[in-house]
Amino acid sequence: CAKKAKTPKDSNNDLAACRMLLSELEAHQDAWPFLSPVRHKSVPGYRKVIKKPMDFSTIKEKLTNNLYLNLETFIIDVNLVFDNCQKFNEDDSEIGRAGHRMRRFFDKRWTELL
Ligand SMILES: Cc1ncccc1N[C@@H](C)c1ccc2c(c1)OCCO2
Repeated sequence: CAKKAKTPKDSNNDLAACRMLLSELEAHQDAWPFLSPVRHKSVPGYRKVIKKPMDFSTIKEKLTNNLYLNLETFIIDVNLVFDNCQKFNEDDSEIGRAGHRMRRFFDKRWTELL
């Protein structure tokens, strides 16, 4: 089917949706490992293993500086948070479990927007 033209209104709607989704992620009780950048000095090996670190505060900064083209590019960064978490943390660990719960929550919320 023909691609829907992106009007300024569409972009503003995407921006509002990103802001809403991010605030829900930040308010989630399992968000604690993801709220700010992982300090590689307190997490040995993190900088070597995780090539593209990402966290909710960095996403908020990028959103504020208008660095996301649309909802898709925003979702890519949110998924990067969860993919990094799965790569570095055992599934059966506090942080690993929090990551799975947050990913499930996020997938449910953004698909409800479609
Ligand atoms: C998402 C993630 N993946 C792997 C490692 C850490 C983290 N999160 C940091 C904030 C973090 C979460 C929990 C911590 C910690 C740092 O430093 C030591 C005490 O417990």
